[in-house]
Amino acid sequence: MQFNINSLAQLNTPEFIEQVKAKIDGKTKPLGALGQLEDLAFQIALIQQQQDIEQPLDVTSAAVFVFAGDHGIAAQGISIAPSEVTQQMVANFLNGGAAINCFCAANQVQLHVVDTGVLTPLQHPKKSAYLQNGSYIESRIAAGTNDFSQTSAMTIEHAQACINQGAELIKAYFNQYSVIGFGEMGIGNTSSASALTSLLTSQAAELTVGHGTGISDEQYRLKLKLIKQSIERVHKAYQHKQPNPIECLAEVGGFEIGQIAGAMLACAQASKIVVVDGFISSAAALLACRINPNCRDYMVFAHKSEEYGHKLLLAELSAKPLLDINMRLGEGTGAALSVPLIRSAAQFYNCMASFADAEVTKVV
Ligand SMILES: Cc1cc2ncn([C@H]3O[C@H](COP(=O)(O)O)[C@@H](O)[C@H]3O)c2cc1C
Ligand SMILES: O=C(O)c1cccnc1
Repeated sequence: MQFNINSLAQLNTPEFIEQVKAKIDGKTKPLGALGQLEDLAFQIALIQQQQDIEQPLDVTSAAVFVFAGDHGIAAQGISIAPSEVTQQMVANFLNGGAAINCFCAANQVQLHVVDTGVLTPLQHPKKSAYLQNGSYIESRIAAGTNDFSQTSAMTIEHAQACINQGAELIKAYFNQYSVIGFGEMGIGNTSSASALTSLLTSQAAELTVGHGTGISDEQYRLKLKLIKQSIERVHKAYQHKQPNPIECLAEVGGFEIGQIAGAMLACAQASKIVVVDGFISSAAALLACRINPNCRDYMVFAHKSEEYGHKLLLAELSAKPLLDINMRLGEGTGAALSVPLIRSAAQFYNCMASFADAEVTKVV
């Protein structure tokens, strides 16, 4: 699938960009006093207004999509939990009992759960009702990936299918939401996200691997060893040439990571605000940016995860997240928490008086 995404500089003229800056600077406050909220309002205006300064920013309707998938590498004991927990947590999301449910409810954010390849398909008494109302979406590629420390996580065809299916499924929601956040659930997926980050950036595993859900130091050493082993395997297979992004996804990725990347690309193409959650979502965001760099302009980074490799990922994406509150959960929790900040940025941009309107003496 090809994505036709304009950068924000392509979408807006330099004159319009100056107009947006002047509008923000003209509000009744000292210059720059709203900090990152000003950058956020600026970005949203360029995404949404597209040359029409009178058009109000619209960020009322927001959703988080949690993409779930299992990982063969989990069998190596590199997480605190076994793979079954992925499916159990999917049921927890549907029953309303997880952290992401609480944060969505607290912040008027809709939640959708996507099965991209959980080991065993969900058994739930209300499954067909959830499928019908769209709170649960089946977009399965296979029953979990292969253990990528031993062999490719998936075929190239499956990697391509991840991008296509993610892009396809999210389109059905474009008329409902202007803000779309991305979260994930998949035991073992910090391993996949770390290996993918190493492959995409050519950085050593020591810089991308962390303690995930909170593994012991012994488990960490095993995780690092397996990820290093997988990177060597890929380098050998590609004869030390850089694999392309789809090949990286096929070698060490996950079905949920690939579908998130595809959905992010489709969202950018449709001028949606893409909210990136923590470490794993950011690895998917980097993959999306390697496929089409212009999608970076549509991304808002919700929070800085405690997961060690997130620092490198954020630097690679030149991203400064909105929140830094020591979280390391995933599920889209950071994305849901950032929605009130996004709404506040749009509100000040739309409604705050200018010095001229309020007859306040302009400060310089
Ligand atoms: C009960 C539970 C709920 C979670 N919710 C998110 N994750 C997070 O932890 C997993 C990644 O960490 P690792 O690579 O160490 O397995 C992902 O499922 C992620 O969403 C959870 C993990 C657990 C155990
Ligand atoms: O930041 C994340 O996305 C994260 C960190 C640890 C475990 N699961 C998710």
